[in-house]
Amino acid sequence: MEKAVEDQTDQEMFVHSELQRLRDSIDNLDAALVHLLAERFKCTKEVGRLKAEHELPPADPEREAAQIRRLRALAEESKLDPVFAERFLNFVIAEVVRHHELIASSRAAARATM
Ligand SMILES: C=C(O[C@@H]1C=C(C(=O)O)C=C[C@H]1O)C(=O)O
Repeated sequence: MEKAVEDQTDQEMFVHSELQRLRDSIDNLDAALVHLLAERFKCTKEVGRLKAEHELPPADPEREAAQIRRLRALAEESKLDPVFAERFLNFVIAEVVRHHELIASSRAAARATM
């Protein structure tokens, strides 16, 4: 095979195997993220039940602000964009609060029929 063609084939094989190696790690990390999020939602659903039973408000803005400060600092330490970390946490918290509101309204409806 001509040298230039051989070099190009080697380079293509290298790029292909690097891409595969990196994508394998991305797949593992994405799986870990899903598992971590699932565990977090298991905990927050318990918090939602506890709050609903004791008639506490679904959202706790002070706790949210503390979590955001903490996550931003961790992101900076890890060289992750803190704006992205804050947006991500806000997105997750909004879903948690939505769950808490649903739990609270179904508890209130159940109490009303008692
Ligand atoms: C989980 C809670 O409920 C809400 C969700 C939060 C979260 O997902 O981190 C934080 C505060 C609350 O608005 C809590 O009060 O701890």
